[in-house]
Amino acid sequence: MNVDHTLAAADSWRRLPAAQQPSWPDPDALRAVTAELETYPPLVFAGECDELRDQLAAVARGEAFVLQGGDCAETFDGVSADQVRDKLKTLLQMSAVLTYATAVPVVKIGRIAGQYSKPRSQPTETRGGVELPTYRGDSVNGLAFTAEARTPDPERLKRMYHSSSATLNLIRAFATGGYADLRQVHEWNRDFVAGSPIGERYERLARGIDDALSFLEACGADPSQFHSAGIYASHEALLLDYEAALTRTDLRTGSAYAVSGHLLWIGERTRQLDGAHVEYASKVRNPIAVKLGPTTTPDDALALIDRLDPDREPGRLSFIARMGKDRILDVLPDLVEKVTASGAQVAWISDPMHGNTFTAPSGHKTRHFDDVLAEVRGFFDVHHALGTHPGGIHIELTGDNVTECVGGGDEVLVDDLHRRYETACDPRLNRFQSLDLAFQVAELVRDRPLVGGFARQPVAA
Ligand SMILES: O=C[C@H](O)[C@H](O)COP(=O)(O)O
Ligand SMILES: C=C(OP(=O)(O)O)C(=O)O
Repeated sequence: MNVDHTLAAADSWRRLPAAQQPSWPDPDALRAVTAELETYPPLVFAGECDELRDQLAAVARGEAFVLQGGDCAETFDGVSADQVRDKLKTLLQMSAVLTYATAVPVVKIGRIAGQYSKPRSQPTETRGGVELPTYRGDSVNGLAFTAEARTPDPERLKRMYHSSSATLNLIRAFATGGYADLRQVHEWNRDFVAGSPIGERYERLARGIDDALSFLEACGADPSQFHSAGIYASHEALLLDYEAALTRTDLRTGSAYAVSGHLLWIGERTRQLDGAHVEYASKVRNPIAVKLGPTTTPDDALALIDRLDPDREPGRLSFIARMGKDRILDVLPDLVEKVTASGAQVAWISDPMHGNTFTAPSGHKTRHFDDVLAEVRGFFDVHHALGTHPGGIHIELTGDNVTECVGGGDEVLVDDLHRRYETACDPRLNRFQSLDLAFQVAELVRDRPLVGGFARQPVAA
């Protein structure tokens, strides 16, 4: 089927209902901002998006694994070299462990350089009898609970662009400037294993990576091959006025691409088949992901494939399952089975964060590390039972030692939550919990080798 991927066609979403859009108080001000954004240079290039689509095609075929992670909500204040570096460091460390364990390439995708907009359950928030618009991300309004901060301001869309641009600049520099060197990354993991209360458990895996690196060097492998890393940027394509202003024609092909990020995803709250988000995503050539919550039916999934991947092009569409640890075993098997039977080759990714949130007695919104792990385990179990590929994990994380999620090897207790609860929206795994998760996923893979990976001897003692 031929989809019209021209820039003119990419505007068709405007005729449809768009969920979760801010009530901008001044439509003229919004139009002035989007007109200005239309003149800005692209943040990413179409060729890079194609490259990611090819890598995701390998995931869909069972030959690669995705690690997608980053903040729930990036903030403008969080655009600093230290914060971006520490997030990348965490992703790179997790990726080294996962590459070794899965024995397939790990496609590294940040929730980064554009993750500034949040869908919310409620349009307003009430505190002490005062009702104000809910915080919808730094791209829309401020977190402070004042009428001024909470009023949507389209000027923020320009700050979103510039913050994304500065972040991408740092990512490109860190990824290619030696910071991502595999030896270096492995040294950090060694420090983690040595300094972690449960490090012993991972000692054997770390030694295995040491041996593999020494073996490669002894064989004369070119060390420069391991000196840099490809890192892609992704975010939820929520604010369609922003996305539309950053949609451009690729001169090579004449097709429209979102140039705000390499991969865009559609959230659980905006994946309506007759809604504007699916329509917009159907018209751009970027790789697209859709979050699938516990109410998703196989018919929903098949209809999304028809809308977003009518040509059944591996790498074009990824499904990010976020069912919750109690629902994953009930809901996911039927979806995977029917999608597989349809002949579509999507990449399946597990988001074990969004279905496992609860409010602690202190009032903090949190998640338990064990619940996160339980959902990932369920995801692997389902794919193992069906002989399909568990294609990756999607994690809300930060490189800082925050106390937002409870549990983990270096246990964060409910009573610790107040110490460093810094997220602007949902709770993130801290650096330690993120690395712990990567090692635990490595152990899951040991027990359930990937279809396309090499059989490997046990990685944990
Ligand atoms: O990150 C996801 C959503 O934006 C978030 O879970 C919404 O949270 P809320 O239910 O507090 O609005
Ligand atoms: C809002 C998000 O997720 P979901 O759509 O799955 O709720 C998110 O990932 O930020």
